[in-house]
Amino acid sequence: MSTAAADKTGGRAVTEVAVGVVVRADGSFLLGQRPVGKPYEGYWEFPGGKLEAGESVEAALARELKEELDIDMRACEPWRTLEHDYPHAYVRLYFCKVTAWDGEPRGMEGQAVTWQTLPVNVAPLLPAAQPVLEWMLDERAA
Ligand SMILES: Nc1nc2c([nH]c(=O)n2[C@@H]2O[C@H](COP(=O)(O)OP(=O)(O)OP(=O)(O)O)[C@@H](O)[C@H]2O)c(=O)[nH]1
Repeated sequence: MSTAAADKTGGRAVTEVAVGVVVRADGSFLLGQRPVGKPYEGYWEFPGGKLEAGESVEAALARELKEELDIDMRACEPWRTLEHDYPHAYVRLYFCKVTAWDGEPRGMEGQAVTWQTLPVNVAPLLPAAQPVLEWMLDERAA
């Protein structure tokens, strides 16, 4: 690891996370509420989770969407990457747009899920989910 990388992460391993921006044809997108017992419980986030050893972003996302929402991902397009320094972890988030899937999303871990449009009417969002809303606004304006 380079010195710069070590400085940025405070010497911690980088936690890699695959995150899905699940978008319907009408532009609405899915948010889920973090279950009790996880860091930032009750905060709203885009569905996803940590990569397992040797797993690709796409495979991790498909697995997480099945586990969390009981949907089968059919189309996924890498979008943006963001790093965030939380007290509990230094995370690198790989955001992907998910535009096709089979099944109707439901909270398989007891979490609430909601289809949203901009501006969202739920709060609070995870700190590193907030920029996604700005990216979507930018795209809409372009
Ligand atoms: N899924 C998701 N995680 C996010 C977002 N933004 C963000 O900072 N994260 C961070 O990414 C990490 C994802 O971890 P997680 O706890 O959801 O993953 P997981 O389901 O694999 O966890 P577990 O198996 O340990 O329970 C957390 O540190 C979380 O705070 C987001 O929009 N969606």
